[in-house]
Amino acid sequence: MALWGNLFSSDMAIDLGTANTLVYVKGRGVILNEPSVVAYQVKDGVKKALAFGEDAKLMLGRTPGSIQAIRPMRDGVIADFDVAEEMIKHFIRKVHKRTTFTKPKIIVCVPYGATPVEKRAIRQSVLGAGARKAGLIAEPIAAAIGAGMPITDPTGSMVVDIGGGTTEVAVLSLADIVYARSVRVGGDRMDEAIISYLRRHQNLLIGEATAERIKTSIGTARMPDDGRGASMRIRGRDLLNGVPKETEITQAQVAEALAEPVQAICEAVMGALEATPPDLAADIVDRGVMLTGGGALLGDLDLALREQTGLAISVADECLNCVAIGTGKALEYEKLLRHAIDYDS
Ligand SMILES: Nc1ncnc2c1ncn2[C@@H]1O[C@H](COP(=O)(O)OP(=O)(O)OP(=O)(O)O)[C@@H](O)[C@H]1O
Repeated sequence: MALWGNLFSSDMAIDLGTANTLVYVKGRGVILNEPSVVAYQVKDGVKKALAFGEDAKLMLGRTPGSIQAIRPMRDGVIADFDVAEEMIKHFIRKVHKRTTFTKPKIIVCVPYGATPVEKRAIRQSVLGAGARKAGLIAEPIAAAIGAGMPITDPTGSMVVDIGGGTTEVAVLSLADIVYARSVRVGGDRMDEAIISYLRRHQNLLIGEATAERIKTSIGTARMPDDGRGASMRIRGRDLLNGVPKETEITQAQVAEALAEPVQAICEAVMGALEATPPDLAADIVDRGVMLTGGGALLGDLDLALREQTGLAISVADECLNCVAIGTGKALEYEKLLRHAIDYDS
């Protein structure tokens, strides 16, 4: 029976992220990780998808008039329903053809702050993409499971998941959310802050891809001790004369550019601590706070948060995969976590 179950089950967990989509297949782990980007052509008012994921991301900001490369997810939820459904279908097909023929059961994580309408849109997209059953799980629960936190214990744990579109701060106990808050600040806002800093201070216009490269290469949440830090060469367009220009940006400048989004993340954590019942707050003082999501990789963000909160801050192993792994574990241990998975709303 178990053998048949494994052969014919390709049940999946999907982390449908603003920046990246990850697919976990039951019994096999994460087997797809691609940017949440679709490139399509519009001809006579009809959209035709040309590329998905990695191939489409290469086209972002570089397409001719007839082709558009877009990110169907914004702020953690579906912004373009048709394109998102097409993208989910493509990724499911890519994974499914390597596994089995039956229609899969799929669990998808959703931001804690998602509205009923947004949740329905995600569920409909997954069913439209060929799932036989679609379940939803709150992103903070998935992140905490993926980070290996003991969320079923009767003690408080705090997880801060910093994604592309949102930062979700949650206090969990007995496998459920005691308090959670989702703020629309994440990696995208950091990229925008770098773009606007360079426009204001150096009259230089750069694209999103360059801003992300600056952030992931030398991005930092704290002013470097020497007041300058490392630097990198960047290229963009000079806004004064319109020609391409190459210049240098230092870590100190990036820290200045990122001060606002970093502060917003710190405030979300402080707000959650203030709203946490005292006994659970005491547990968090003992255990510290776990950071997950790609934004947790920002240089010295853990130190900046430690300075502001006075708490021990850890960055999860595999923080970019935590939510997908956690959603996958919820699928594997569905009986244990049944109440955390929503098949109906
Ligand atoms: N080394 C790094 N430093 C800073 N940011 C990083 C680093 N590596 C990745 N990121 C950022 O992490 C973000 C993606 O993280 P993640 O994949 O967890 O988000 P997501 O799940 O797609 O988004 P969301 O949870 O908002 O839907 C991107 O904005 C990316 O630029």
